[in-house]
Amino acid sequence: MSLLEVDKINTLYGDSHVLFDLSIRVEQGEVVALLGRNGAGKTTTLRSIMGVLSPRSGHIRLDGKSIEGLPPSAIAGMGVQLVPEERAIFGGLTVEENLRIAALTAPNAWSYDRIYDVFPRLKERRKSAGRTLSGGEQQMLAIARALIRDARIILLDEPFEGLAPLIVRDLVEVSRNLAAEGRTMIVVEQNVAAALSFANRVYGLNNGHVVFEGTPADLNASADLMRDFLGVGM
Ligand SMILES: Nc1ncnc2c1ncn2[C@@H]1O[C@H](COP(=O)(O)OP(=O)(O)OP(=O)(O)O)[C@@H](O)[C@H]1O
Repeated sequence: MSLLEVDKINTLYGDSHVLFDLSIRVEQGEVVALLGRNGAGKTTTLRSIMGVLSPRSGHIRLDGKSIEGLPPSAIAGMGVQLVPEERAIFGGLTVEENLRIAALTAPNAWSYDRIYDVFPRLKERRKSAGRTLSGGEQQMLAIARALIRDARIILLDEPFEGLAPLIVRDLVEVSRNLAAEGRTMIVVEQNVAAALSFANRVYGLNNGHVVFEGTPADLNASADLMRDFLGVGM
């Protein structure tokens, strides 16, 4: 049984049908990349998993139990943690206060030291207000808030967006280490090379449909897929 199974969901915004019988699965310890052009439906897929949007039909199962239709707070309580594109950290609170709030309702919260082992930079900045952090530090904090809750599965929405190449390199390194430790993640990313460097499996989305499923090596070998559905190498 897969840890997470999205089974033929159809998700709409009002009358606008965005996801069509979309199915993906994520195994325990796996990093799955969702790739596709702007508007392909990647963020909508994450929002559907998180319960921010309710699919009109289809099922979403965590450990085999249906979670579609549950509120986001209940789904978060089951260990599914969304790291949204806008990061949504509290600018007026310090790094440590942001972490404390995230840990509050988590039964198996990590210690700060465990978080700082993953992100030494956050230890240096622990007394700094969120709003004074660089983009890369904010992204580290956003991921750290999911980790401190001992997330079973982390949904990363465009974690590298708007960050300088050197910062992306550091975050890719952290992501690789988390993957190597067996953390389960779904990563949505426009930076295809960065995502493929730590994903085990890839789904390609186009117009709300899954158009590809395979390994990063399979995708890299297909110039047509890269060009037609991801716009890479044009
Ligand atoms: N709040 C909304 N109301 C109506 N339509 C929306 C809304 N959010 C997204 N859409 C539409 O749903 C489709 C899928 O959007 P989605 O954000 O899931 O794509 P994406 O693959 O994540 O792309 P991006 O990289 O641009 O975020 C697009 O056509 C988009 O215009």
